[in-house]
Amino acid sequence: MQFSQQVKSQRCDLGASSGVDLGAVSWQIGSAFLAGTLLEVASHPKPGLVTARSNGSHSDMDIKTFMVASAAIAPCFYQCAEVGTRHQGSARELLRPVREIGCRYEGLLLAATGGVNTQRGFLFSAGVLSAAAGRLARDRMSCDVDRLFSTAAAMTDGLCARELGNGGDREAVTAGEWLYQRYGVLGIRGEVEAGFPTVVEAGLPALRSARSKGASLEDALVHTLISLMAVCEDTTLLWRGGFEALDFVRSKAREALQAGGALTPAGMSAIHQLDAECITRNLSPGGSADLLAVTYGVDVLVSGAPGAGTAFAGQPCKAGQSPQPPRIS
Ligand SMILES: CC(C)(COP(=O)(O)OP(=O)(O)OC[C@H]1O[C@@H](n2cnc3c(N)ncnc32)[C@H](O[C@H]2O[C@H](COP(=O)(O)OP(=O)(O)OP(=O)(O)O)[C@@H](O)[C@H]2O)[C@@H]1O)[C@@H](O)C(=O)NCCC(=O)NCCS
Ligand SMILES: Nc1ncnc2[nH]cnc12
Repeated sequence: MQFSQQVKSQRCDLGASSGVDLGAVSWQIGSAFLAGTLLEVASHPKPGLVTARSNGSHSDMDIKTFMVASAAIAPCFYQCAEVGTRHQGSARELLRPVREIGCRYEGLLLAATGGVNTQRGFLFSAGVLSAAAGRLARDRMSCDVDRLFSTAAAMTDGLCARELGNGGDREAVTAGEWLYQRYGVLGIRGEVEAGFPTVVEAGLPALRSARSKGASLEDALVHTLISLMAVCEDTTLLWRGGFEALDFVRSKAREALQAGGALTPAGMSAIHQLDAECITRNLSPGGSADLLAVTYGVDVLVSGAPGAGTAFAGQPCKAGQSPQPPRIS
């Protein structure tokens, strides 16, 4: 079976068993994605990106910026999941209330960071996915990759045409709109509307393969990021350096993977080298970083792996026991 097929076959009964408290499930969903973004930014090395030990190619943000931003947006994922557990309309109709929540928290994110755009793409992706997971729990359906991403795709069906295609004749407001008009790329909207193909085909297989080989969580996350960078059409790279920058980063990421990625000394050396080159060129694959955080959160949800400190609602911890958070070292 193709590895990506194996990925799709894993599932977890978020709310499938009867009598599960959907409020608790919403917290569990939100916690999975919060863990994803916190573990993403903490991991090191990440070419051009902020880590616990480097500001990467950013003069306007560091790990503390991400901490306050994550604290500001954390409730968003719980609220989006909770809306998903209650919403009675179609998946497509679910996007509107989720978008209202997301836009409110985008404002809170920017207020928390003094206007710095740390995680807009992740806020959008994880908000949609949290609502999608909540909807599956409402229907007592087990949460697997296929159902989760197809629900997200159904929620955002037509989004690119509505927000990018028809907007072609008006002045671009955001980076994504400008890049669509300039290069025809769809950015995060295209990734979500297509059902997160980059996460299915690159992110989840890389994370699970690295963990199965005994890599530490941090090395597995770095390895997953490089796997995402090798294929992601990252508009933050396009924004900063056009297709020359995007092609450079993707080819260097592929070279690092051929040397073993974060799982071998040669591969890790190539990753450190790419980090230095991204900083020299002021390049930052923020889109791939977002997808890394999404990959981790989805893995926690569908495989039942304990997220950082979260327990699955369906498996209450015994008194005195606490879930073992994943080793980051
Ligand atoms: C729906 C929106 C989020 C779309 O926003 P926009 O029109 O701007 O579209 P994009 O620019 O295409 O994407 C926005 C961010 O998404 C990330 N991203 C880009 N490409 C991809 C991809 N292929 N896959 C996944 N994610 C992608 C990326 O975000 C990350 O990078 C940012 C940090 O990098 P940096 O270079 O520092 O960015 P800037 O500060 O902007 O540039 P500089 O000035 O520093 O050079 C950071 O955002 C990361 O997250 C793209 O930036 C939006 O329009 C929207 O509607 N938002 C409201 C929220 C919402 O709808 N929520 C609903 C559910 S809650
Ligand atoms: N670690 C990171 N550094 C820079 N931009 C990001 N966007 C999301 N995560 C990021």
